[in-house]
Amino acid sequence: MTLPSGHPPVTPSQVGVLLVNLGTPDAPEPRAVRRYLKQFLSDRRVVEIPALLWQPILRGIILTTRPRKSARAYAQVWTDAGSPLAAVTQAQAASLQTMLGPDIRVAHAMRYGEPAIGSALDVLMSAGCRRILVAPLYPQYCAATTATVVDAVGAHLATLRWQPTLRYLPPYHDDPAYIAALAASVRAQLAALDFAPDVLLASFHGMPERTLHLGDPYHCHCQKTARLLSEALGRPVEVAFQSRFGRAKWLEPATDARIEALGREGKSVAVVAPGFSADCLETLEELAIRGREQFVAAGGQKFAYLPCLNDSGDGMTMLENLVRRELSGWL
Ligand SMILES: C=CC1=C(C)c2cc3[nH]c(cc4nc(cc5[nH]c(cc1n2)c(C)c5CCC(=O)O)C(CCC(=O)O)=C4C)c(C)c3C=C
Ligand SMILES: [Fe+2]
Ligand SMILES: [Fe+2]
Repeated sequence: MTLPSGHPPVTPSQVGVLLVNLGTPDAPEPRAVRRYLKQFLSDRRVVEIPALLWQPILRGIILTTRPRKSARAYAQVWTDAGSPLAAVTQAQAASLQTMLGPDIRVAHAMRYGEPAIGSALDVLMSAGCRRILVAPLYPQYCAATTATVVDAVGAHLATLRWQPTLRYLPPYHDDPAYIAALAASVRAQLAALDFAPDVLLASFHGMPERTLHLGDPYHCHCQKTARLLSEALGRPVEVAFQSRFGRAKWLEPATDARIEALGREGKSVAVVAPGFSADCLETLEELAIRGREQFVAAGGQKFAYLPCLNDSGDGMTMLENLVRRELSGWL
């Protein structure tokens, strides 16, 4: 009997891994940024204001002003390989594929923009993957990041007759492999500086404070990562939250306010961003460029931004360990 056209291959069954990050515009231009922001900021998990109220604000104000400003920021960090977040995520997937070998198929996707989660799942299934591990690359769980990946996967699965079997990589904010990779990376980068910073500032992406009171574990996950990193390094690690958006009260202290105060106090500072698995606009422009400018304008002299784990040896070994552990029983 021949299979109907469009039927996925029945053999051989392969295991797939789908790395997912937030997403980024296709170009550092207002039109592309607008398209990206429209999809991102229309997600009800990201902006938890009733759509009837929020959509007019989004379309009438935010999407008419922010894309131009954000495009200028993107242009400052854009690379020959595209947006840093896209380039790094792609490099992580390629490197993980090499580490895991041909029996496991690795793909990557972006929650907003391209490659979309649905098309990446289709690619894995066409390659024969009936079991797929979805790995949202957010160490700290947050409804606005982790949960929305699961929503998008579920929305795609809802369109399929023959669904794959799924597993999800749990949040890894306190996983010894993650803490060890972070500590090794920070230790090596501090040793390469020409100064010993008075303060090591761990800057996490902010969230509306309300989400903490509603039970989102994100704030606690960030605090625990910083405490474990501090214990591993044997030195204090200060926590701050960056990238405030909108008028609501966000988690505090704010990174920009702390950087400015430390500059005023004449302290030397190294900033690390443990919540980002890849360097992106929020780290390269907001911390490494703007953060340094704010620090110097406040009178500070010695400032360093320490890059994320990205596709470094430390970062990839961690990812391989996390993924292999979740795949046990499937191979
Ligand atoms: C790592 C965790 C992240 C959380 C939590 C998060 C929450 C969150 N973000 C916004 C608004 C924006 N974020 C933007 C960029 C951005 N955010 C994250 C990660 C988290 N966001 C990343 C990795 C990036 C970088 C993307 C890139 O292309 O490099 C932006 C877009 C840029 C800009 O215009 O400033 C917005 C807007 C909200 C509202 C929110 C939680 C409620
Ligand atoms: Fe964000
Ligand atoms: Fe930002």
